[in-house]
Amino acid sequence: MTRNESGSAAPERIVIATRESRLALWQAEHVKARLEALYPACRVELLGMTTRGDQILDRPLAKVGGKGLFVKELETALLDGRADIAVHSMKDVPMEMAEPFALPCISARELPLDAFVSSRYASLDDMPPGAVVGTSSLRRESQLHMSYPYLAVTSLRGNLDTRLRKLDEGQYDAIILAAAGLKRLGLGERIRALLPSEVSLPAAGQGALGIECLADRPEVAAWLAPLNDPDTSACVRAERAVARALAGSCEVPLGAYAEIRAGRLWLRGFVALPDGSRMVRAEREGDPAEAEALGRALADELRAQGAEAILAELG
Ligand SMILES: NCc1[nH]cc(CCC(=O)O)c1CC(=O)O
Repeated sequence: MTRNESGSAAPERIVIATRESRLALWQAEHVKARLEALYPACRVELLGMTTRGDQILDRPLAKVGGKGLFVKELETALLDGRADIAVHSMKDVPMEMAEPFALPCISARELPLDAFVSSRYASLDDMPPGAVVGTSSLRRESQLHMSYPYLAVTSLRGNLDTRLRKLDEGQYDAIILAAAGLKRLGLGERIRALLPSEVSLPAAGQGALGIECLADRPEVAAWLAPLNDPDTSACVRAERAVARALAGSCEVPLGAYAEIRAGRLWLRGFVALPDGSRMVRAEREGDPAEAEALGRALADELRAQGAEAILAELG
């Protein structure tokens, strides 16, 4: 039997549960290719599934149950033993994981910023008053209102291809999407401008892939260990700690974004009302080894500045 670096037996077969959107399939194929390179004798297979989040397309996510909609079916496949791992955009993974599940691996992050996509305008700064920007995220909406109060922000749902089609049909003058998703799908040329983090602070986990397995399968976690990126993992754990401490499971206009600079973790966060009329921001720097404590401390600071009142108003 062959042994990998962590001493556990090399896998013979790994089944990856994945959503069937083009982005999810790209992400699962990406992890498949990396696992095949690590374990040449291993058969890596995809198990494609449709989730509730993919089916409900006519209502804003915040109104239909939030992020959990995208992972539940995949987790059921892990519990049933139909799959060994599930690949997720970390942005779509609920802040609280249920007992039997673990996220042992977060791979190196792509461009984490939001992107401006339009065929009419080169950037948000070029848009005239009343021009229509589509986004389905309360985080993007609140920040757009804050920096560009004269633009009209309207709801936009669907997977990436659907959103781009709605833009191309003329329903919007511009839309905001995660740059990472566009680049993964080979649509990087649709990006007219990147929104700096000062204008649109990314969501917790944006641009990072996470791999989930059952907590009681340490051998699976060991197979995944070489794909884990310690810097990205520290950043995303800090970001998720902010979101967990403030929002729990409800949908709130909240951003949390961390970067490693000169070996230190620099974390920023905000909470706002969707219309941008109120916003509190904070930032903090510390040891990446204390990522989650930093996230909680940042959440406390946001609370001290009035986040509680904003959250209360959101109900
Ligand atoms: N909410 C859906 C979603 N989940 C992950 C990404 C993009 C890729 C990523 O952030 O890893 C997107 C699309 C978007 O927000 O434009």
